[in-house]
Amino acid sequence: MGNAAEARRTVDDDGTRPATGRPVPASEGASAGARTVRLSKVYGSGDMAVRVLDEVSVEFPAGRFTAIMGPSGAGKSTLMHCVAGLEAATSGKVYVGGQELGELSDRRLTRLRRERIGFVFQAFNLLPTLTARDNITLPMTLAGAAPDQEWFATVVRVLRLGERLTHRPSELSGGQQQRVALARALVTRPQIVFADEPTGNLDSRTGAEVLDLLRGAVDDLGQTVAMVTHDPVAAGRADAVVFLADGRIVDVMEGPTPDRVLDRMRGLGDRS
Ligand SMILES: Nc1ncnc2c1ncn2[C@@H]1O[C@H](COP(=O)(O)OP(=O)(O)OP(=O)(O)O)[C@@H](O)[C@H]1O
Repeated sequence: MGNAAEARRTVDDDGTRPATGRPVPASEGASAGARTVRLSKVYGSGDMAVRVLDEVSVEFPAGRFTAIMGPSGAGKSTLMHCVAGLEAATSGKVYVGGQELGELSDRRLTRLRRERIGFVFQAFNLLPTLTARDNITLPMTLAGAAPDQEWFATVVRVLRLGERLTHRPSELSGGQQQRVALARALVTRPQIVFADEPTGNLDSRTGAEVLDLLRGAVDDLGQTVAMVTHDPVAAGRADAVVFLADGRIVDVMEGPTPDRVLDRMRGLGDRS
C-alpha cells in the first residue's frame, strides 16, 4: 500500500478521528500542535448560508510541518483562521494543544493567540518605526513579558539575524524582513506557527529560503508548522499535505514530492 493510501486509512469513516499523516496513538492527542473535530463553518444564514467547512477533522501533529492545499475557494484560509482562533467555529471543536478554543472568553482567546500561536503572512506586517529586535519581541512586549534571552538568541542565530537587529524594516531586504517576521512568530515558542502563502509574493530564491527556514524551524527548533500554499514545490517541503476540496478533507499525503502533489491537485480539478 502506498503512503497516501495508508494515510487515508487513518481517517475514520465517520470523521471523528482527525485526519493525519500517520496513525495517532490515543494518548498523543493532548500534545498535538493543534487539531479540529468535526469543525464546520457556515457564513450567512437561511437561503444565503454557505457551508465553507463541512465537519473537518484534522490534526497538525506537534513537531511536524503540514501543508494545506486545495483548489481556490476550498476553505483553506477559513480552516487556518478557525484553528488560529481568528474566526469562531459554527460547530465542532478546535484544540490548540489540549485547550479547546470554544471554551475560552474573548480575553483568554486573545491571550492564547498572542502567546501560543505564531503567524507568518504574505505581507510581513513589520512595524516600520521599530528595529528588527523590537519587531521580533513585540508579542512579548504586548503581553508585558520578558523574552527568554536564550531562546531569543537561538532564534536569531538560526535565522541569521544577529547583524540586523538594530536595522529598521526599510533597511532590510525582502528575505531579511521575512526572517524577522518568522523570528517574531517563533519568539514566544508557540504551540503552532501558521503560515499563509508565505512564499506567494517572493521571487523563487527568497521563496526557497523561506521554506528552508520553516523546515529548519521544525527540524532544528522542534516547532509545529501549518502552511497554506498553492505551490506544489512548497508543499513538497512539508512532512504531510492535507488536501481540502469543497470544505472537506479529501486526502492526506505523507512524504509529499512536488510531482505527487501536482498529480493530486490535478485530480481535484485544480488548473492553477
Ligand atoms: N466572511 C465571509 N463571508 C462569506 N463567505 C466567505 C467569507 N470568507 C470566505 N468566504 C467564502 O468561503 C469560501 C472559502 O474561502 P477560503 O478563503 O477559505 O478559501 P481558500 O481555499 O483559502 O481559497 P483561495 O485559495 O482562493 O485563497 C469561498 O467561497 C469564499 O467566498
